Amino acid sequence: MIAFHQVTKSFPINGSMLPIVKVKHWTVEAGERVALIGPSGSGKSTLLHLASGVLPVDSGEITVADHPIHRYSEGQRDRYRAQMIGYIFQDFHLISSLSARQNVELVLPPAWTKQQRREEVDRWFELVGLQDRQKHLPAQLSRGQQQRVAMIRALIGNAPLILADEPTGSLDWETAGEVMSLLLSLCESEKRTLLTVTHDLHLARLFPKTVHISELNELVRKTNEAESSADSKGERVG
Ligand SMILES: Nc1ncnc2c1ncn2[C@@H]1O[C@H](COP(=O)(O)OP(=O)(O)OP(=O)(O)O)[C@@H](O)[C@H]1O
Repeated sequence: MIAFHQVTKSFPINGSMLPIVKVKHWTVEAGERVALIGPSGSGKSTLLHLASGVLPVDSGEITVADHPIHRYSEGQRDRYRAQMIGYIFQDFHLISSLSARQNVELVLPPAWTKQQRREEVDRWFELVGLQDRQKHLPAQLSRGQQQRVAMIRALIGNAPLILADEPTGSLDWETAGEVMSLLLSLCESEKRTLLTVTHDLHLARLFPKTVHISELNELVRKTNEAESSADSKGERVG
């Protein structure tokens, strides 16, 4: 589903380019549900942005399904994202003046018939247990309920790849567990590939597969090796 090959990405920081991502080879198979864990600032969100085509690579190749997105123009990456990616954010990104149902209706494929739109929206609100909350504004919903609406929005258009960046990061631990379990079971039953960034090791354990970013990103590995060697000498790096 996702294949990274010799991918690098740097950002301009204090006037020079600082390398953030250097991934030799990484694949996620279709239908896998993977938690990506690792320290703050290690490039996890950047990896998601590269996979979603929000950011272009500096060098290397990223192929998602049949899309060689490293070769795509910005416009092609926008179309790829609309067709292939459902994105879930930590802070939901719902429009506050629209009801839960209207927030979902905004993203429905234009080709769907009126009946298909009605039936699919009803089905998804039922799947996440919010059938009686469709007319509520986001502010009238709990944070866990808001994230369920955001999950519908990511999943309803049949995007095969769901990318989630700390999707439970602003929820209390009990709600976080419920929401993450729901996301996992929906992706399994709807046959989507799921890649989730999380800081929370307890939540990562819910996933069939967990990847630490140091297994992927050479730059993180070098930093960790430097830190552990410094630690063994009783020093700290950086
Ligand atoms: N657009 C950008 N311009 C400059 N630097 C950036 C940009 N995006 C990310 N960075 C830097 O790249 C590094 C990795 O950021 P990233 O958000 O990918 O890390 P992360 O592992 O997701 O961190 P966290 O867990 O704290 O969200 C950080 O040092 C960050 O400041």
